[in-house]
Amino acid sequence: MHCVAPSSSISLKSITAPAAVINRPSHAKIQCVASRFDAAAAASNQQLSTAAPNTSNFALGGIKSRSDWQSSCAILASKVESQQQNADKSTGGADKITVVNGHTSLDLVAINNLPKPLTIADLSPAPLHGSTLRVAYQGVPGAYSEAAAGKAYPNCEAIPCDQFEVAFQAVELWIADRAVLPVENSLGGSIHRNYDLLLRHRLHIVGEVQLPVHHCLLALPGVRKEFLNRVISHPQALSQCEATLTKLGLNVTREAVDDTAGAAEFVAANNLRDTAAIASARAAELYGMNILADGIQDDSSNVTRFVMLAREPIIPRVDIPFKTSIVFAHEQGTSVLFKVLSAFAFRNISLTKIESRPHRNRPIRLVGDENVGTAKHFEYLFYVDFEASMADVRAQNALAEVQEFTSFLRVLGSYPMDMTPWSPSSQ
Ligand SMILES: O=C(O)C(=O)C[C@]1(C(=O)O)C=C[C@@H](O)C=C1
Repeated sequence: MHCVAPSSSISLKSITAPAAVINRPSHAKIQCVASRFDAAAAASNQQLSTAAPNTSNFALGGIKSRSDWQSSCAILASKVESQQQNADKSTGGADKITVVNGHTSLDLVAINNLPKPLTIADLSPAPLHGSTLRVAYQGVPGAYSEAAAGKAYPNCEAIPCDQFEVAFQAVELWIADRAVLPVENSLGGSIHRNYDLLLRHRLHIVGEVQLPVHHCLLALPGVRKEFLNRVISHPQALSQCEATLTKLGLNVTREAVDDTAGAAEFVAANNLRDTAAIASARAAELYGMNILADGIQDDSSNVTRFVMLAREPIIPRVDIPFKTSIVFAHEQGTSVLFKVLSAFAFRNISLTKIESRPHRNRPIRLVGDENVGTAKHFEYLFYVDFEASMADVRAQNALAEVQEFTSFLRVLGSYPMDMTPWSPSSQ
């Protein structure tokens, strides 16, 4: 996996692109994004984009990718123009061919120089042929999300983003081909922010990876536990180590920051000798920190589940274990939830996850006089993962039934299950 240096991490401010590139209906957050590439975006984009095509590839036979194709067209066009100017000079333009409808054609191009027609492969969304898959993740190098990106796509170019939302946008704006984002942890539970973002954005879940998460307590070289009065990390990491921090007898305040590796980077950059970070051993190595305590997660089998997101869904299969993620909302009444769940139960489809989130658009509704006693109630969205592929007729029938009971239903993705066995890791 190739890593992009922390300084090039993408931020919301720097993600700006022509509005026309946004391939989905606009929503509030995206609308505030400026409709041009600003200097920062141009700089990071330059760093993130694949290397400029070698000019030798511009020979028409050497076209390997869409970008080569576009460059070839540009070069061909300028060649035609200059040849035409030369020809015009020598012949006064008399050798032009007039076609039947009266329009004048270009000069004839030698037959072996004709551009090849675009094929379906040239239009395939991602990865571009011959180029590395670009995978957006939240955090800086050394974050667990970077490790998850490497597990999901071993030879990818991992692109750090400063917020989850930026990782979504990076894919939507074609700066990245995929995003890899955490959705739940065995100790800390669901990462709700990403559930909300899955709904707000139009990306598809195309895979999942489970990553054993092994936390270390990091401090600057020479710093001992007794010197510490603060521990900083990602809120999930702090909660995953809560009991162990207490057991270590540290008299510290705990502060949340954007990501684990970012915490290590912050301590190192500011030479903080009273502050430790909870992060990975890789972060210790990257930012020149010492490991004061190793494996400080409260449970040795601490694991985080990440999903891979893409602009296009994958074609579901039935020959390997698949999972499908859906989100639905229903009008009032608890019996609907029971009916939905039974649609799966009757077909022997196992659910692996159910999560409810308050419905953001209509969060609270006052109940009328006839229902005296209940002041307010919330409306909910339900996220369900089940063990079946959308190519499986049982899943199709179950969803057809669910659709009847619900006012809103969306399939977030149907994707291969991560079946890799894992054990308490030393990562
Ligand atoms: O901060 C990181 O290193 C992350 O990759 C984020 C994150 C998370 O959001 O849950 C990922 C895995 C761990 O559970 C802790 C933190």
